[in-house]
Amino acid sequence: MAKPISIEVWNPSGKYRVVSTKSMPGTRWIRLLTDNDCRLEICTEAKTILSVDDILVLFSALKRAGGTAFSNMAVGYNNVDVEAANRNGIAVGNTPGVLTETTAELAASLTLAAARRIVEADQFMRAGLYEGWLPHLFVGNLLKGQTVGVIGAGRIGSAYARMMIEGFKMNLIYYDLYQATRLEKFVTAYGQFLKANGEQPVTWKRAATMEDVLREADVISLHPVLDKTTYHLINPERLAIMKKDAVLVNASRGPVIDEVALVEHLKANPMFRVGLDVFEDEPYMKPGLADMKNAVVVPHIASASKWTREGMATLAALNVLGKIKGYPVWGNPNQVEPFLKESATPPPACPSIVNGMPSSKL
Ligand SMILES: NC(=O)C1=CN([C@@H]2O[C@H](COP(=O)(O)OP(=O)(O)OC[C@H]3O[C@@H](n4cnc5c(N)ncnc54)[C@H](O)[C@@H]3O)[C@@H](O)[C@H]2O)C=CC1
Ligand SMILES: O=C(O)C(=O)CO
Repeated sequence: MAKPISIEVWNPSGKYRVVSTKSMPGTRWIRLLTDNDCRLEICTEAKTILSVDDILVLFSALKRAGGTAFSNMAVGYNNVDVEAANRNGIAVGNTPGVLTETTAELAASLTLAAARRIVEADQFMRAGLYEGWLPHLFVGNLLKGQTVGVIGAGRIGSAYARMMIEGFKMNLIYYDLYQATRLEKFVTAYGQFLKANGEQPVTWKRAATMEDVLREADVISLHPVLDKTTYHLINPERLAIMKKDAVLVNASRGPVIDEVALVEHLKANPMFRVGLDVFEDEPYMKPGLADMKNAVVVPHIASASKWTREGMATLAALNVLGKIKGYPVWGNPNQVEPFLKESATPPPACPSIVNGMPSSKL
């Protein structure tokens, strides 16, 4: 017999049953549910990461139980079979916007850590190897005036681009299926500001192909969704056209990079550096990656700030609650701030439902 899983129950007599597969940060999300007649069951097992297949099983169980909604505590939902959710009449929620700046900040941190060899230098220092200042010690790359390449200039890609442009006066080249008009306007205006102050203006370019970005950029950060078009977007051929001392950052999804090919490239090109938050076979790294000094690796922490994680929990809970209440879907998933005001009652809407199922169908 399967071992029973441990759960914590809030408001046991609540009319609507909501299950959280993990304990989530903060308490507002719990309050919002229990104040609205929900019985909340939180799975307290230390490790409950659901695979795509687990979520499929969950959908049919949800349907059998008369359930109507599932929400990821994440903006990315490549782990969810949305077609299967549709077949089971289940609304799928996600948590856009609240993590945009936090994720971009981590991508910027990885960029700096890789470009300036922070982790290597830290390890060297702790190992007691420092004997005094030397002209060649941990020489890295200057970002100012270089070109930052962004692949996937959506919410996070654009926020990252702005940080690198405004912070380090980098020029921009980007590739996306859509034009990033607001980002382009920002760079133009910032360039004019710099020029008016007697400084070299920054510039932008929308690349016709991804290869143009890879060839031209000194730093490349990946921010697309993961789907069939972006799987192994960085492959051996594309690595080969990048500058030998480029910095590549990935805080999107691991399979966007062919990680085996990346390890080979890192071995062959010691001046090439990467900053990775995500991995092809999480929680594992491909063989050899952990030994590469020119790789900075962190465990999928890009959205890990207290405010952000609490906000993600709130949005995920409100997606589910909104479906229970029969609320409409919020019109603009890029502007979710009204749901995040700690002291205010959230709007009567589901913050973000990706399969846009009308409440009446559920
Ligand atoms: N590492 C982490 O903890 C986090 C990772 N993410 C990942 O970042 C992704 C992006 O998030 P947002 O910026 O909020 O989404 P978004 O939807 O605003 O941006 C994604 C962009 O990718 C572009 N895109 C799609 N297919 C493309 C292709 N073939 N080539 C180039 N561009 C393409 C889209 O047009 C869009 O502009 C999420 O889907 C998620 O996988 C998001 C948050 C945290
Ligand atoms: O939001 C996402 O997509 C994540 O990966 C976790 O923040």
